[in-house]
Amino acid sequence: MGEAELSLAAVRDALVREEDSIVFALIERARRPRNAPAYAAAAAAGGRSLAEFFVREAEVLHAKAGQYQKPEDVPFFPQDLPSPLFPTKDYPKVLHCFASSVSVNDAIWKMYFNELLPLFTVDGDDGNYAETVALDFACLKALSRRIHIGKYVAEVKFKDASQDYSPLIRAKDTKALMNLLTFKAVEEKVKRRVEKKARIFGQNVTLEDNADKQEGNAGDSECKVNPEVLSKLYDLWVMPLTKDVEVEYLLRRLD
Ligand SMILES: C=C(O[C@@H]1C=C(C(=O)O)C=C[C@H]1O)C(=O)O
Repeated sequence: MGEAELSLAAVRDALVREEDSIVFALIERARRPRNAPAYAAAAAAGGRSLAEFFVREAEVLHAKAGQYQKPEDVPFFPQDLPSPLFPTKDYPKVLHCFASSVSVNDAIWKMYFNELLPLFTVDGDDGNYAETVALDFACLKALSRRIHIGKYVAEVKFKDASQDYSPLIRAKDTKALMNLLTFKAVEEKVKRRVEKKARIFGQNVTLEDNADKQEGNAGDSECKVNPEVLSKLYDLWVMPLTKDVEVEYLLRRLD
């Protein structure tokens, strides 16, 4: 995200676009059952699970190809990641320089595997573990990107009202900062929109004319991911974690 794009409206548009990636990533993962063995400690990976092994190795590849240069692209395993092998674009630095180190990926990891997966995958084991963990990686990346865009949200809010934010930052008043950056009406709209996207993107599209089943009117049980799961995901985890990123960024904004 460049300087010219840095307005609250533009950053919110970016968040809206990320919703599509999250809904589609979950729809793709939901094609496979839970596949629990992919998450169990495996001797072949030194006691790590296949899922962790896959994400670590994939991040090494992505880093070599030039990923993780932007503050919103945060790796889950940043320790010892290699440098890019190819020239990378110089992104305009619109955030404070510590922005790259703000990460809530540990919380995203725990939430995804412990809370979210059981909500949108069916119990079962079809043995397609390699495919399954690749789909998990896509979900994790989309969630992490969305949540870490909170850094830009915080920067814009700070610039728009630094006189209100600065005293709270100096007092390290986390609670008051959280209240100041929270817009309940926006959050309600976000929840309703992601639920609607899951309903629209997750229906089966056919060519048969059926007056009772206009597109967009699929029953929730026919959707590939239950739309209520999306609204719950945003309510309980995505928006609170985005706000944690905002607060963490703001607390160091005056350093
Ligand atoms: C991201 C923002 O900050 C907060 C977090 C929101 C979210 O994660 O979607 C929505 C509204 C705000 O409470 C915003 O204001 O747009």
